[in-house]
Amino acid sequence: MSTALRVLITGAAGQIGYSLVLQIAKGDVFGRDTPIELVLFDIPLMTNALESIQMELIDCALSNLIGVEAVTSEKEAFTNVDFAFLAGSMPRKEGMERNDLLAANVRIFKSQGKDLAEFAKPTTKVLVVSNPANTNAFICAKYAARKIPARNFSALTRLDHNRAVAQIALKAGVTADKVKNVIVWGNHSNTQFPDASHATVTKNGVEHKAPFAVGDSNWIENEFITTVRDRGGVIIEKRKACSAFSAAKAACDHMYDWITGTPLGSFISMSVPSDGSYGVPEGKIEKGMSWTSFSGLVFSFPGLVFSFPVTISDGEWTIVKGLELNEFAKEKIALTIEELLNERDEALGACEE
Ligand SMILES: NC(=O)c1ccc[n+]([C@@H]2O[C@H](COP(=O)([O-])OP(=O)(O)OC[C@H]3O[C@@H](n4cnc5c(N)ncnc54)[C@H](O)[C@@H]3O)[C@@H](O)[C@H]2O)c1
Ligand SMILES: O=C(O)C[C@H](O)C(=O)O
Repeated sequence: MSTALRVLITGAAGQIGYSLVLQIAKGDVFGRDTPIELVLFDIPLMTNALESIQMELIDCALSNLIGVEAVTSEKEAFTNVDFAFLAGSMPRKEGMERNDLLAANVRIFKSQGKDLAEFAKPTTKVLVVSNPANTNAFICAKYAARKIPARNFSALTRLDHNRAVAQIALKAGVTADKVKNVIVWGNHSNTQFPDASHATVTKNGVEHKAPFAVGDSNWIENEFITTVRDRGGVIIEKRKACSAFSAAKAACDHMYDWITGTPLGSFISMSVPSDGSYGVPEGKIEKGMSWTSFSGLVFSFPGLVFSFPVTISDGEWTIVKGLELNEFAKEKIALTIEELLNERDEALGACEE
């Protein structure tokens, strides 16, 4: 068997896919010297586009890229996968409501959760990019639970995290690497809570609390939050399409950190199944009736997939516990929990239909 890492990208013929494949192929996630096999998956209608991307990747003449497959069948796509970037989904069409989109997309993730359980390795690490990312990841984890632990599933809020870091850096007049411990709490939607109160900024060699470094606490509680929260919508308005290369770069940052870890004293934002921290509903495993035809007597329900501050070591994330939250933060977190609970219930309903 090949020792190369098998890396799946779904929606590979889409906009994010087009940026993501090159960043991964040239080593931004797994390193320039790590052999990888890329599996590009999309719907049959996109076969020509997939094949053209496969040709371009071959034409990059990358020595670590052992193979590139362009596939449109789930079995070929998910077999023996080590890492999965799930960016395939139905785009919103004219006249579609948010609920229609949620229903269509969570059904894709129900099916892909089952595919992961059937064909992928039990150690697979999964990043869901497609919106509604947190709820898609929840559904995917639920339907893969007979084989893959919920903690191997995550959703992308790293783009929001990177946006928050960049805004603080701009305001404080430093480069982005001088800002750490920003938190994006909750859903990848406009109920998210970008929180700078635990962040620090290093200026002229001295580390300061972010509110002090930017010198404007009103900005931290108002404009900072709305700028980060609304960024995706503003880009859609201007570009008539959603963020693509910044989302692909964030997906690479997310997976890179998951593999290589966070530096001592630093945390990043990652959407992961809740363990009950900060009052976010956790998962359950109970003996009883099964919820799929696969799972025998075990009832397994992941926690809400929620963006938390996490540290990572040896490929395992841990939610940072015990951060102090003021009333303002508690209120914002409660709102995003409520939205995710509603999305979860709608998604479960759509998956049962
Ligand atoms: N989490 C984030 O930070 C973030 C940021 C930007 C975009 N997004 C989301 O990422 C997703 C992809 O965005 P995009 O701009 O690349 O969209 P896109 O429409 O350009 O590409 C989506 C691709 O998915 C494919 N697809 C459709 N159904 C599929 C299925 N069942 N299986 C596999 N592939 C399927 C489509 O054919 C298309 O090629 C969207 O849901 C978007 O909202 C998330
Ligand atoms: O697709 C969207 O709604 C926005 C996108 O998720 C983004 O954050 O750029």
